[in-house]
Amino acid sequence: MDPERSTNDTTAGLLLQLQQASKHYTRGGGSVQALDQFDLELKAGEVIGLLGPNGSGKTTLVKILTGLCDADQGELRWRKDPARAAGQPGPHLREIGVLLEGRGAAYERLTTLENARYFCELREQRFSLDRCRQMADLLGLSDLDTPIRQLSTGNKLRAALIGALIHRPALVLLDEPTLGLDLEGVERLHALVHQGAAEGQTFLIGSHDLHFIERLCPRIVCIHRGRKRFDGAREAFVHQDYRYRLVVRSEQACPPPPEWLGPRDWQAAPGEAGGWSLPLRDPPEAARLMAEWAAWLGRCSALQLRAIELREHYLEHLGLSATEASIEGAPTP
Ligand SMILES: Nc1ncnc2c1ncn2[C@@H]1O[C@H](COP(=O)(O)OP(=O)(O)OP(=O)(O)O)[C@@H](O)[C@H]1O
Repeated sequence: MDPERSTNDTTAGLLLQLQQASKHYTRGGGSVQALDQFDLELKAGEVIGLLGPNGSGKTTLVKILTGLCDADQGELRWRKDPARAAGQPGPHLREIGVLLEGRGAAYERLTTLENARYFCELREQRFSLDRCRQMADLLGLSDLDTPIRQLSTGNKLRAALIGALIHRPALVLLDEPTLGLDLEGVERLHALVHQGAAEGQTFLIGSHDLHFIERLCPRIVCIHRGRKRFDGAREAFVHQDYRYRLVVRSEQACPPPPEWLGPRDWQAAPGEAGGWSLPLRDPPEAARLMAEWAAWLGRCSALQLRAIELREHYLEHLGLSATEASIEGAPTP
């Protein structure tokens, strides 16, 4: 047996390693710590969900992994070797596909096909029309010959996904890939990721859509104020109690929920004039309660209901405060 690949070798299949990466930006005369001693290891074929509130550092992390910005300190390794040589990003960039902030790098005047061919050849890979058509079929994009600028928002995203994946990258970084996608598009994106992972591609997917990430990603990384706060199996993440909060908002005092909804931990909703909130474990339970409760509240004639919402609540269960979650607009002098 190859001693390099013994069962104790935790680096087997290791694609990328980021060690102790920190990044700050200068803004308004102050400094914003966007990433703080961040470690990350990605292996071939993994599908990882990257969760975190606005301004937590997700895009900065993706930019560092793609060489679009430099970390102030820390090391990036690609297949165990340093990813930079002589200060320049290395050839590993050809093996990466990226979608940033829900957008690809598509040229608006070119068609989906022309963009795909261009980006494939830019990465020095042979362009395959068959692969391009297969990807378009999988994503539900029927027209490859219309300039990008004439496509709908969802189809622009589909075209961008083709451009990002056409060269069969070993690592695919998708930042907000569901922005502007309809439900069918989201399902098709699932299929695309599943197929890629089955072929050995690694996906790191940053999103605010907790449900999308939970369904798709066996591993979840959570970032908060530039620091890694959770990195583990979806099951460990999902089984944290009460990740959602059902909130009723009304103009005036809302009657307490009726007993027949079951003995539950209802709480007066903080910051609401007459609302109630209930911590919940999973969306189906929330949907059922929401429907029953809404029907009952609808019969309370004097009540002016403003909204019934299902809020994601996972940060609190990682011991983090949602209200302090964003580092946006909070530069430290
Ligand atoms: N070019 C920049 N100059 C100054 N500050 C920046 C710059 N880019 C990002 N930041 C700040 O760094 C922090 C992290 O931003 P980043 O975009 O990485 O977060 P994010 O998790 O991707 O946010 P979102 O979910 O809103 O996209 C934020 O406070 C942001 O304002």
